[in-house]
Amino acid sequence: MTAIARPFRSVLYIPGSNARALEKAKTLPVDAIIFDLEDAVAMEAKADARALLAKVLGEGGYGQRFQIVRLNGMSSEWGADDLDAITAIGPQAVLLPKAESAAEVEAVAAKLDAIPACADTQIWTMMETPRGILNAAEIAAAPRMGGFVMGTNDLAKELRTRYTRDRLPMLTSLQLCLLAARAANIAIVDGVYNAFKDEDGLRRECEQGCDMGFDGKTLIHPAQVAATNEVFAPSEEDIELARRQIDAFEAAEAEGKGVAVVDGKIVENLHIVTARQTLAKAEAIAALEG
Ligand SMILES: CC(C)(COP(=O)(O)OP(=O)(O)OC[C@H]1O[C@@H](n2cnc3c(N)ncnc32)[C@H](O)[C@@H]1OP(=O)(O)O)[C@@H](O)C(=O)NCCC(=O)NCCSC(=O)C[C@H](O)C(=O)O
Ligand SMILES: [Mg+2]
Repeated sequence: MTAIARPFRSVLYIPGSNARALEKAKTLPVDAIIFDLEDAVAMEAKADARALLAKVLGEGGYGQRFQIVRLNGMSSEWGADDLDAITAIGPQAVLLPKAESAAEVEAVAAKLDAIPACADTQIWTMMETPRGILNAAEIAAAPRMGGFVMGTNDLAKELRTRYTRDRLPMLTSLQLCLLAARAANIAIVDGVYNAFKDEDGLRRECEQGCDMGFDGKTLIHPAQVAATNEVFAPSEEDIELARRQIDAFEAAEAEGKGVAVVDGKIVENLHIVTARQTLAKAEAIAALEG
């Protein structure tokens, strides 16, 4: 599966220092996991977390869940050691925090190029600083890029925005990153919803992210998984409509027409592309869950 065809509805952060959570994640129905060595790990625990994570990932057991390791920044005192330890196990993806330029991605890509175990390793970047957001297009187009993760907590801090229900202060940044991700055909997942016991609030933010075009959402707690998987999956109605659009369009084409009408709305070739994407996504989710 390419990054774009693979579902990324639910992407769960797990602190790399939390052995119990690392074990629990093997049983959770998430599409992807971010194993975190950065902000969820205290400074004094960085070295132990790195060693624990390298061991746990080397042992496996995460099935089809896509595995992403968030490293400390390459300019921090831990970044280079993180990269060495994690690339030794040939990870599916490494996630660079607070990315601000294509050059940062290129530097890590050059290191991965020299490691045979990392031939297929993707690079993902946290989009969470003003400079990073303004350079989103060049970052998305850099080598090995597989996806963007919105870091809405850091971004709120940097922009000095308030947290509002409609996320209006955040929308320009979210949409700039969406534009860049879609232009480069990489995945993009929304930021976390901090109030992890507030399911209504989470659902509202998932609906907003899904409407905007995000592939999924990053999560901090297992209680957030079910609602997120549900909102970011095509519904039964979406699937049924997609099938009817395809049938109607094929029938119209057979009569030499380029337009069909379904439920009082026109259906043209471009809508069929979306309808086929909906069916492909539903199939990919079924394959993942099967
Ligand atoms: C928020 C938490 C600290 C809460 O932890 P806890 O009090 O242990 O929760 P529970 O007792 O309700 O947990 C129930 C069971 O679930 C397991 N658990 C909890 N969280 C996770 C998880 N993330 N992954 C897997 N499993 C998890 C517990 O171990 C319990 O298991 P069991 O005992 O077997 O039943 C905690 O949820 C947590 O640490 N969450 C992750 C926080 C994190 O990763 N933060 C960093 C990422 S957010 C960020 O940095 C975003 C970005 O950079 C930005 O700028 O926005
Ligand atoms: Mg952050």
